[in-house]
Amino acid sequence: MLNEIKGGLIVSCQALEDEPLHGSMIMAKMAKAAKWGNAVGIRANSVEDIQAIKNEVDLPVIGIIKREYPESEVYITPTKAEVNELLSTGVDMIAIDATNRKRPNGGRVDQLVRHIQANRCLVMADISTFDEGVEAAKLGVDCISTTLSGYTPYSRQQRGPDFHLLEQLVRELNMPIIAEGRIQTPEEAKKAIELGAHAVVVGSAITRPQLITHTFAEKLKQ
Ligand SMILES: CC(=O)N[C@H](C=O)[C@@H](O)[C@H](O)[C@H](O)COP(=O)(O)O
Repeated sequence: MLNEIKGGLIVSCQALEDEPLHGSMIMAKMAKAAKWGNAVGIRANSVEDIQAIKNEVDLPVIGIIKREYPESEVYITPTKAEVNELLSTGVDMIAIDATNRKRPNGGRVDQLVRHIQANRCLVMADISTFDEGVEAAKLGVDCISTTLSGYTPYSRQQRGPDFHLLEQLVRELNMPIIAEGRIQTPEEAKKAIELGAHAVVVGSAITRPQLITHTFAEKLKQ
């Protein structure tokens, strides 16, 4: 799969319960649209959405389950329970939060990585800082994604993509680094590839029309 996605665009098709496009059928159509547009992969949340997407398109899928636990801020595939649900769908890769924050039920990132790989599935480590990337690399994950930069209180906070983190990871780690998070334009996606990203994940700018509409409407008010 990593060869298949090299240099390409992965579209994140996600709409949570509080979003207007929530629903597996709609996410499957989003994935179909992404395929028609030449995306090389899909990132998706929940067993229902992943199953619907896999029935609609034959692209590789990176699966996550967003679930909140009371005692932890980790919400992207936080525990073995979510990993097992994802494994049942036959996804090609599972993305997990690999930040060094406290995890629910005293779980550890290394245990999740081993469990996923033992089930012959690839692991994407969603990290927020360079140090977290180095830690994830040591655990033998299959790729690292800049997904959580700006979403942990201690990581770089900025409006656009974290190209600085991307460059640092590409320079220091000899493994596939995925650019993800706040990529808004084709030019930014291209820049990420030029900086050495293995592939680029774009979500909101393609699949969250309420946010796209907002950008247009706000511009007209200026
Ligand atoms: C921080 C977090 O929870 N990110 C989530 C991870 O799966 C998604 O909500 C994002 O849409 C995805 O990472 C793509 O990013 P963007 O939508 O900015 O292109």
